[in-house]
Amino acid sequence: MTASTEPNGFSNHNGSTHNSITPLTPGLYIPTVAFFTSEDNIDEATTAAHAKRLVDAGVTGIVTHGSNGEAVHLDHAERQLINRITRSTLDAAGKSDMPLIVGCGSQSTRETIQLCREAAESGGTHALVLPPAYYGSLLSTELIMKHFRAVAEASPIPLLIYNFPGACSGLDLSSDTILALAEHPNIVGVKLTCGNTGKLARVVAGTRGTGFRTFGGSADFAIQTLAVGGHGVIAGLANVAPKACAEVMRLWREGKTEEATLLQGTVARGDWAAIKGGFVSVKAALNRYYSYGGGPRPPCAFLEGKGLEAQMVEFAELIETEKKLGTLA
Ligand SMILES: N[C@@H](CC=O)C(=O)O
Repeated sequence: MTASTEPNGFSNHNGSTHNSITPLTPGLYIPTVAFFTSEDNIDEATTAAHAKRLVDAGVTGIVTHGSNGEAVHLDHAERQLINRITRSTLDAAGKSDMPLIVGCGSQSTRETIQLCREAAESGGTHALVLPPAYYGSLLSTELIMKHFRAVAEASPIPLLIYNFPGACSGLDLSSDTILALAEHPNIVGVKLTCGNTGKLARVVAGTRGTGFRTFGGSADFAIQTLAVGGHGVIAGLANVAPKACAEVMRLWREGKTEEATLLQGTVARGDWAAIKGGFVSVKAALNRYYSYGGGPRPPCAFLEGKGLEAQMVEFAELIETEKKLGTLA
């Protein structure tokens, strides 16, 4: 890798071969859910209050428009509004150096670049980019790499690759592809929601010393991520249990492996509810256990009756644990 290339005038910091105006500190990143009023507009007050609650819980960074954030239900103006509210909430809390990663994946290279530019204009520090998958059967690995590199060249903010086969019709980027893309100085990290910890270990090993960040893409494999040198997790479950998710990593880093493993079990059981029920279940848990959240945008809808009760019971153990934890530094 070379440290000299500087697309769009961005300089490489900290002797790293990767662009990073706002450093991506290792830790817990939370892809926030989106909030709507009863008139189906963005609920600005709750967007701000939720971000503040997560900051107060001690998170490392926030992600807007991830899979939990209903990005595909939002128009461009709504996305920017949420970014602006989140950014100003972080700034008002004295966290102007906190990363704000913005989901920017789209089906065309053109619109993905546009989303990256709008993310930067509205306070985002990094863009999280899913591979385009709608025409996946027509796209070779070569074309997908061309897409990421073109976006990286044009984006004013650095990119993280988002590998989530479940949201991309099974399209699963290999460690070879990710490592090849990681050579671009404006591609600075990856979120691996594929859950493939072998791939995670290969990406960490192949990017060691470059500043590239490899994040586990769900709370249920935080320890596994850290054990192979990964840099933390970007975890939707942390909308409802930020302290427990952060605590697993703290315990592990402090060498309290038995305690960490026990808590990881509780977190993984809670995450199973969130994985099966997706962002809708996370919102339902926010409503049930924190008395805010509102509903998902149609056509998505909460479960009802016994189905909803069973889903909430699956979160209960984790929420009880969360409520016993104090504020984390
Ligand atoms: N389980 C994932 C879903 C999307 O990546 C998460 O926790 O964010």
